[in-house]
Amino acid sequence: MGRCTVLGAGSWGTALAIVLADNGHEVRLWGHRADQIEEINEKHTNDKYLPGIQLPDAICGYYQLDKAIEGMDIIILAVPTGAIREVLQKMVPFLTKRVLICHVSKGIEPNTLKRISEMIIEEIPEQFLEDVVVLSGPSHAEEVSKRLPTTVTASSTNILAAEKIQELFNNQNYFRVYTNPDVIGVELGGALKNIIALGAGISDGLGYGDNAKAALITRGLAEIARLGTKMGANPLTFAGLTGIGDLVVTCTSVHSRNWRAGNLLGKGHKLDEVLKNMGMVVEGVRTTKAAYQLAKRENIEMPITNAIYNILFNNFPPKHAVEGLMGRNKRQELEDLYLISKQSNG
Ligand SMILES: NC(=O)C1=CN([C@@H]2O[C@H](COP(=O)(O)OP(=O)(O)OC[C@H]3O[C@@H](n4cnc5c(N)ncnc54)[C@H](OP(=O)(O)O)[C@@H]3O)[C@@H](O)[C@H]2O)C=CC1
Ligand SMILES: O=C(CO)COP(=O)(O)O
Repeated sequence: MGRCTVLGAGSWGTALAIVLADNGHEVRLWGHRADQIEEINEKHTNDKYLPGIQLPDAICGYYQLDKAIEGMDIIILAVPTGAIREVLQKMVPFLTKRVLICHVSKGIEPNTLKRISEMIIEEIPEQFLEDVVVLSGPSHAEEVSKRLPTTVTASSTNILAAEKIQELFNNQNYFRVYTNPDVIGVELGGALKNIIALGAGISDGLGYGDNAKAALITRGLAEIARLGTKMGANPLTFAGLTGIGDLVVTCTSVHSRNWRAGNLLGKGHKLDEVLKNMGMVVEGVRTTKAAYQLAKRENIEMPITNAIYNILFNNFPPKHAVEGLMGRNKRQELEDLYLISKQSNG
């Protein structure tokens, strides 16, 4: 039995705590709002984030961070990307031994352009960090909390650490965990798909059809793989669960907050208003900024990301952005694949 603390009592942290409790582990769930933790401990619900779901009694809610991590071996970091550094910095003074940190968030930090595993390595002193693992894949919290079949991938530069997290979370009834040693590819696939999901939502909001969505998913994957490969990812990772798998689920599911936000933007709502009403994190907005900066730094063409950036931050009407994409210079479809195979062959 593992002893683990989930930091972040939102939709995903709570859904993962359910998996861990179902697997018989000791699970502490930390949240920064006392009223929510009281609800988790007394009613065994988390109604704002997972309405209608009864939590296993074994999940213990904690409001104080020091108590939540005291004596624990594994920490699951499940706060939005924008809160990662703050939570890590708050946690450091309370660490007394080495911990394995598994993060489950999907984003890239604007300006520093760091992936989450890089932020963890920067913030946690070496003597307290056993290893870093990322758990990612096509996995809406709403479905996992109902114990519907789901597959994800655990990735670490240390395969033994990835296997430890695989063992911790794998549940033969509904939660199947693979491993993959390509941390860069797994983290980038999970983060960048949110930009394309915003685009898919915008497309649906504009009243475009399935052809447009298929185009966004396919050409979106091409630009994700182009950037990812340049940054050192294994191109094959983008054909897996954390690439095309997560892209499909996020672009086509009504559960996706990124798709829903995009849908409202496509219908003419303003970004501020959309984010205010969502009540949950829409990671794709910050990640669009980061990816736009990364594409410039790496000198990689990312036309869909550019179009979404212009809609979000330069007030481009969505229809004009689509016209811009359709009117680009004519191309050979498989140019990316040639480039990727050239790069991977050195
Ligand atoms: N939901 C999903 O299906 C999945 C989500 N993810 C990823 O997981 C990460 C978390 O997302 P998710 O749980 O969905 O987000 P939610 O918006 O559902 O919940 C976010 C949680 O983090 C808390 N939080 C925000 N800022 C802080 C802070 N500074 N300190 C402490 N707690 C904070 C929020 O608290 P408060 O209630 O006070 O706002 C809330 O409990 C994201 O990166 C997302 O992409 C990955 C796979 C699936
Ligand atoms: O990452 C997710 C599913 O795999 C959740 O996507 P959203 O953040 O768009 O809801």
